[in-house]
Amino acid sequence: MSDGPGPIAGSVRPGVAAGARLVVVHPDAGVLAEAAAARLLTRILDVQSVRSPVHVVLTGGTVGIRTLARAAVSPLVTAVDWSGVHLWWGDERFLPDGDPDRNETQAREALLDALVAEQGLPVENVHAMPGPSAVGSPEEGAAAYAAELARFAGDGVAPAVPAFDVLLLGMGPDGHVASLFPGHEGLGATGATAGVHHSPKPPPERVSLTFEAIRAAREVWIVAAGAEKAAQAAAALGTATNGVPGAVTDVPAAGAVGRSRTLWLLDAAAAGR
Ligand SMILES: O=C(O)[C@H](O)[C@@H](O)[C@H](O)[C@H](O)COP(=O)(O)O
Repeated sequence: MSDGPGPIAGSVRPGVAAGARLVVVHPDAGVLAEAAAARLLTRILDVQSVRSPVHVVLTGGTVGIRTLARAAVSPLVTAVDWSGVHLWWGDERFLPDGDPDRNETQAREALLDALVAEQGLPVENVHAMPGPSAVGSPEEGAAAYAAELARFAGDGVAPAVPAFDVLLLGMGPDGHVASLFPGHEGLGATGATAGVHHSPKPPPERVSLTFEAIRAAREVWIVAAGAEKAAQAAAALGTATNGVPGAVTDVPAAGAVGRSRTLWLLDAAAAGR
């Protein structure tokens, strides 16, 4: 009998911080990506019925990109008014423009190029994190992105970021989200963005939103698939952080909570089933 974490029940439980938390478990990674894509498009439609613009933060990683690819082929994609949507990133690998390993490159290929070409997404609404083609260091990239975020922030908001309607995050097997890794100095970064070095997940240099910026989101959605995520998903869901950054040193994903709601979208393997 394994003494590992027990299976995660898909249930609505009180949030550990500001908002409610919901765990939804799907049979496999393919269904998870399909469901996350439909949920994302539907959420954008719902938000557009009450306000504009809509701000969505994208993530890298296999599940994150697969979700975008499924959105690209969904009939719902034509229902969204993309002229009122702004797309951001939670983190970016500090690589030259067009590098196939950039989260931006993969997102453009999966969905964004089609949205610009066919669905009226303005090119200026795609806010990529700068890399070495534009700045000299991850810190410069972080500062430039913080300035871009501030352009869309409400007055007096700290950190100066838009009220993200949906902030998507993948989760690594070590519990990292964005480029915020266990025991890493980026965990305690303040402000909106941080330059990251010595990332345990290659490439070593990155730009990332901070937990302060992540927690400014109305909804945070963590999408994770695979048995290698089960231990950290269970640890994160069992960790009450109440928004205390230090509490997430070992399990960064525990600190990724939204102001209104935190969604954990898992496949059965990541839920320990
Ligand atoms: O730049 C990155 O690599 C991602 O932003 C990273 O945070 C990713 O989302 C997780 O590592 C999960 O990746 P997988 O879904 O591929 O496991």
